[in-house]
Amino acid sequence: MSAMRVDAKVVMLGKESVGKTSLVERYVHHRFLVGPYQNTIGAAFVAKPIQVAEKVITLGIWDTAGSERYEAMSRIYYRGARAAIVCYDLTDSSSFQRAKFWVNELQNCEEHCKIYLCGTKNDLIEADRSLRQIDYHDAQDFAEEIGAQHFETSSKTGRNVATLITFFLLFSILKTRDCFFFVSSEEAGVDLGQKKDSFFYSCCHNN
Ligand SMILES: Nc1nc2c(ncn2[C@@H]2O[C@H](COP(=O)(O)OP(=O)(O)OP(=O)(O)O)[C@@H](O)[C@H]2O)c(=O)[nH]1
Repeated sequence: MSAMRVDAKVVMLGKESVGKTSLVERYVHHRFLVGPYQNTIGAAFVAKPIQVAEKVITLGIWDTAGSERYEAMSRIYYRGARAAIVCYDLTDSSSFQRAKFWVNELQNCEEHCKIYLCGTKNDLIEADRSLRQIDYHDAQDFAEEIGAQHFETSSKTGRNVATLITFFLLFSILKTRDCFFFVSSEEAGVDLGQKKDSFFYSCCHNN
């Protein structure tokens, strides 16, 4: 059996239950699993091939376990990662502290790894604004301080998941405008419409 070629390693990090596995499920399989929460044990791997113009780029995504019990193991998975999606739950302030812990780790141990800060479960905030525990601007300020991109996503509705993760991830990996031509707005759950050019501009100036 031949080994699979992975063009870029991506690692998911964050406190347990912030929604890392759900983000991967939404992004890779376009679904949101309901039912009892099952924590990840160790880590899970999924390969995501993406057609970009003439090329196929394969992202190898490592979904790590958020429980502190697996902290040492998670370090193995971010080694050599091109990008890290550091997640926090918008309704859980302690998860933001944990995200800061992972950012610090990455900055000290994996300085070339591009960091994406992701506030999850945006649908809960949309339904009830009083649930928000991390102010958007505080998270944005932190992201700017560490030179990271920042998103608020919902794996339940799909909001921002495919478009932003794919655009930013691939743009930072490929550094090409080609990545704009493969994500349909339907898949993305959001229509960038007229915003595409300003979005591209912000990509250019943040990578
Ligand atoms: N409403 C809502 N719930 C979500 C969302 N994402 C995840 N959840 C729920 O949050 C719980 C934890 O989600 P997971 O994706 O398993 O979290 P995880 O970060 O992978 O957890 P660990 O494996 O323990 O590290 C599950 O009950 C999910 O259904 C979201 O976008 N919206």
